[in-house]
Amino acid sequence: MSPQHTRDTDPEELNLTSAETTNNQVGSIPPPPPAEITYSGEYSVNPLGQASFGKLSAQIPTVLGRIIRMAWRIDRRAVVWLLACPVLTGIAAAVLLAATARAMRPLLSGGTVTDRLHQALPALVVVGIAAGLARTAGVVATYAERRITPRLTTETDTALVEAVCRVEACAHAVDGFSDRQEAAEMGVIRTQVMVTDAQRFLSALIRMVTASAAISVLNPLLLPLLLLAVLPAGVGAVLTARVDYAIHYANIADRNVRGMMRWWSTTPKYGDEVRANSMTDYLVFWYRSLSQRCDARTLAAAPRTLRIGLLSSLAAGMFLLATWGALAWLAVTGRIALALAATAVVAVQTTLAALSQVITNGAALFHTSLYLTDMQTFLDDATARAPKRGPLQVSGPVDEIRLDEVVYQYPGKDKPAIAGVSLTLRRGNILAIVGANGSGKSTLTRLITGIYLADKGRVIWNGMDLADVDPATVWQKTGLVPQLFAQWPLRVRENITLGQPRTHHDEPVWEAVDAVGMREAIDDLPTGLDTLLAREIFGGAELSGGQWQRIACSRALYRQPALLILDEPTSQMDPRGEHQIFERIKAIAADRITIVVTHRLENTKLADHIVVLEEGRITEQGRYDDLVHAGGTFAELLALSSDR
Ligand SMILES: Nc1ncnc2c1ncn2[C@@H]1O[C@H](COP(=O)(O)OP(=O)(O)OP(=O)(O)O)[C@@H](O)[C@H]1O
Repeated sequence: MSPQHTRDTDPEELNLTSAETTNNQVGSIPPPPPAEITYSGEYSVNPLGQASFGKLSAQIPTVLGRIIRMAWRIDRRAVVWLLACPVLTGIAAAVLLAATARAMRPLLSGGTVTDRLHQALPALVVVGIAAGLARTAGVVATYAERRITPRLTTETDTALVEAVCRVEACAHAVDGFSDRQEAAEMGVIRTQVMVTDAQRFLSALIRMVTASAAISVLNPLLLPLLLLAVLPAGVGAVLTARVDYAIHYANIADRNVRGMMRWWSTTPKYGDEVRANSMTDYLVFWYRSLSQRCDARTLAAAPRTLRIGLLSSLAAGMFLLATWGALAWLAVTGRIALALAATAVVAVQTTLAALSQVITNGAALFHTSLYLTDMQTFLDDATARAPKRGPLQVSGPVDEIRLDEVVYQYPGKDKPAIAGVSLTLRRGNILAIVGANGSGKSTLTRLITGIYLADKGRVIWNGMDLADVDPATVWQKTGLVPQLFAQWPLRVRENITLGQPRTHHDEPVWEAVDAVGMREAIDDLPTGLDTLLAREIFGGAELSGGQWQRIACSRALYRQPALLILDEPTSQMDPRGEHQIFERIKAIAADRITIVVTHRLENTKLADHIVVLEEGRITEQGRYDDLVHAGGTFAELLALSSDR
């Protein structure tokens, strides 16, 4: 996403009550509201903005087809039931109308009530059977829908998660990517109702066709009037859906930020920071402001939806009045027999109910189609952004990694984060990377591991350019402790083995635990390796910051990788833990290439080679003893670190 401009919003604009504003003040100074962000770029334009009404309505068959195809992949038999049931309902409706007409004739003729009922009985039995059949078809259709919907939702939800996990890492920096993801989430939510909507739409459509065919037979004048009675409701429903979507579209960015804020504000992981820095008032104010901004857009559209509703109801009411008037006129003037007029009343009611359902569910489908399109567009985009490198595979030991004049620039940045780095790493070597904040150290590790591909230059593993290598085979060879590592809400064992093929015994897990000195701490947990590391969940336990970092290190060591990268691996550890980790790194270094990124320059003593990065370039390199006396940046940083 590329912020076009940001603007602080006046609290009054957000209609905060004075009590709320006072509550949110620290002392007498009101907190600044969240900046308003508007976006530019290809995704900032509502795709519905220019579309015509006809074009929009024409989407319904397409979306029906798409829903059927999606459901077909989940449960073919249930789809067959779903399609058969509306047909049965339609046949039942036709039979019901025909039998009603047949029953009306004797019922409305002369004779005793018993005689009339007796004559009408066979037709009435058929009416009963047809009604029962229609009801049974409805129940079976609901059952079929329930067989499909949960799995369909899981499939689409998982597809979305997988697509995001699999994109090239650089996609996340692309204009609007995360907002498109937020929009796609709505598509997943709609999958929970879309099969029901589609099933009801189809069933109502078939009922409507059969009932209107019956009406046409009774009197051709009634049908157009009936259609006119429901058409305004249809137009109204589609226009309302369009307004709703426009609001949804305008709110995407704010909802996205609000969702993130919600997690960061409420997760206990950051609870200490929130409380001890008295952030709660401001965060709640912020959250409320974002919600009010979304509400304001919705409220601004309310008069439009009111106008649409009133006008369409007025038009529908007038046409309906005309329909009933026409029917009365036909019956009174003798143009239609009384029995047929009575049947026509039933037929008109049936058609009207079916038409209303067609309209309601058609509008819901149309609405769904908008969100499904967003979801599909995002999935297509994410698929297009999945790594497409080459077929080469890294196998066996990694003897050499070479960087040739590597350049990398983040999207939207005006200068490269890595601006021409050449370097050779050999098996058995330990490389230390040092440099100021923002000098490009983490970016360099991402390029070495192939998380990012170089814009210019090459990263070559065992003679193969990473641009031509299947990244999965590269990442099978790497173990990374990043600066910001995840604290997975999993058991201790999975926190260590995550990303590895499953093992059936714990010996290697304990080895990795011992390597980072965590055995005692894990023995103290309620159920050892089986303890769930999620304080929020009943039975879960929490580790200290340093212990979490040890777990992150043990995860990388457990992999026994050919390339081990540790980005500030001991920043939260006590000296004993730090010492133990570095001893371990030295002990296992012979079999692999090791890279340590650190600001603690003392730790670089263990390295065979040190590079100093400044603004994405290597400005100094050598061994510790050489650099200490070289009088350059390394020596300066070292002097500063001991000047207390
Ligand atoms: N995901 C990203 N998107 C855009 N720019 C980024 C991203 N990550 C880093 N940068 C930019 O790239 C430059 C180098 O960042 P990098 O994280 O590699 O620095 P570093 O040397 O590891 O810093 P530190 O010592 O603070 O960890 C910085 O200017 C930073 O703003």
